[in-house]
Amino acid sequence: MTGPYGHGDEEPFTPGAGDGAEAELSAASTPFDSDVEGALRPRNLGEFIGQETVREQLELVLTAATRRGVVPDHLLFSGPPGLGKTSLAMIVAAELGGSLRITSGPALERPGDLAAMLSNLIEGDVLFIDEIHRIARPAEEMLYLAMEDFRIDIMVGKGPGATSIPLEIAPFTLVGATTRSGALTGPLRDRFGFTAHMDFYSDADLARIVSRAAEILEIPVEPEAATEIAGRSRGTPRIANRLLRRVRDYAEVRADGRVTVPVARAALRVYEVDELGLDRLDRAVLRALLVQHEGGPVGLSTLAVAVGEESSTLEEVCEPFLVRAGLLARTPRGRVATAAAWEHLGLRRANRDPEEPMLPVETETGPGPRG
Ligand SMILES: Nc1ncnc2c1ncn2[C@@H]1O[C@H](COP(=O)(O)OP(=O)(O)OP(=O)(O)O)[C@@H](O)[C@H]1O
Repeated sequence: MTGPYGHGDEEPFTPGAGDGAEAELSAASTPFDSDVEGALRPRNLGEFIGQETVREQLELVLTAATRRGVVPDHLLFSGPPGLGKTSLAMIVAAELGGSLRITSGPALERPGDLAAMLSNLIEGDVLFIDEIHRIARPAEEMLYLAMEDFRIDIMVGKGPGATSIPLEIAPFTLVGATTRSGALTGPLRDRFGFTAHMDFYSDADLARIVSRAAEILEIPVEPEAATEIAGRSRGTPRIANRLLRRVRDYAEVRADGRVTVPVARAALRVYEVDELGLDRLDRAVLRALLVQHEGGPVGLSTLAVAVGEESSTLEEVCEPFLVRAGLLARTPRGRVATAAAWEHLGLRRANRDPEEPMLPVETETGPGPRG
């Protein structure tokens, strides 16, 4: 392991001062499993698989700014977790040859936290704010001026005697990431010069991501097995990489180390990932919806209580995939299961007798496939 990516010769990120709200990208402070996650991150746009439109647009933005010798516009990446927003931020810094400073919206509670970070930037640095929709209002207002004029106003003192001292900061590029772009305020959204919406990946792109990861981690994976893993990865590279690592465990412990289709299937059965990629929580959500609430409509918070999870987890992690897989629909009256959901869990609606409550019953084929 040689750097943040663990398998490269270069160290694209330079060290700098940090405080509690900031994470400098180094082996010591990287928030990821540095041995594996770091090793698998694409290091440049060429290595970034899929998301062709985003890649092309971003390449144009970066190349044009570099040619003009200016710092690129601020960039906003939105989309569900694990699709590569952090990886793209790292790539932006690497392509620009600047340092990457990482923080997150919830860490920027006080404007002072943000001021400390901004005043430490040097020209061409990239400031990455993950979950930027969760930034506190005072820090957000400080960000407006910083993004627009590369300036912040530091308040000195309190009450009527308080004065503000303007402080110039170095031109930088802000990269914001959000899973909920709709939660961003208008003024903040408007200050980004480029917004990319990251979409779920196709199975073909995920299979390429699995094969690339297998190569880096030196795992012998048959192409068909890569496709099998990809198909259960919910359109998400992070999940694809995670499933690959679990399948590798199984292949090494229960087989001869090679990942074939039967090995991948057997491994994923152990980890309760079914052939659509649903895990235990997804199925619990569907089951609660079907069995306890007769297929809905039911409110998200009621479902969350039924499965013992936070509403936000259901909304941000389970729901986007269940909707995309055609198993759940959002309606103004609440969440509703589709016919495919009944089928997938091997349940069917009991014929409605006006005297009887509507209950699902198990079909002859049992409780649905589990992969
Ligand atoms: N396009 C891609 N090509 C290859 N690997 C990718 C790609 N996108 C993501 N990955 C892999 O998926 C992992 C997760 O990506 P990343 O952390 O960038 O996602 P994210 O959208 O920032 O998620 P979160 O918002 O939850 O942090 C990375 O470690 C990387 O290995």
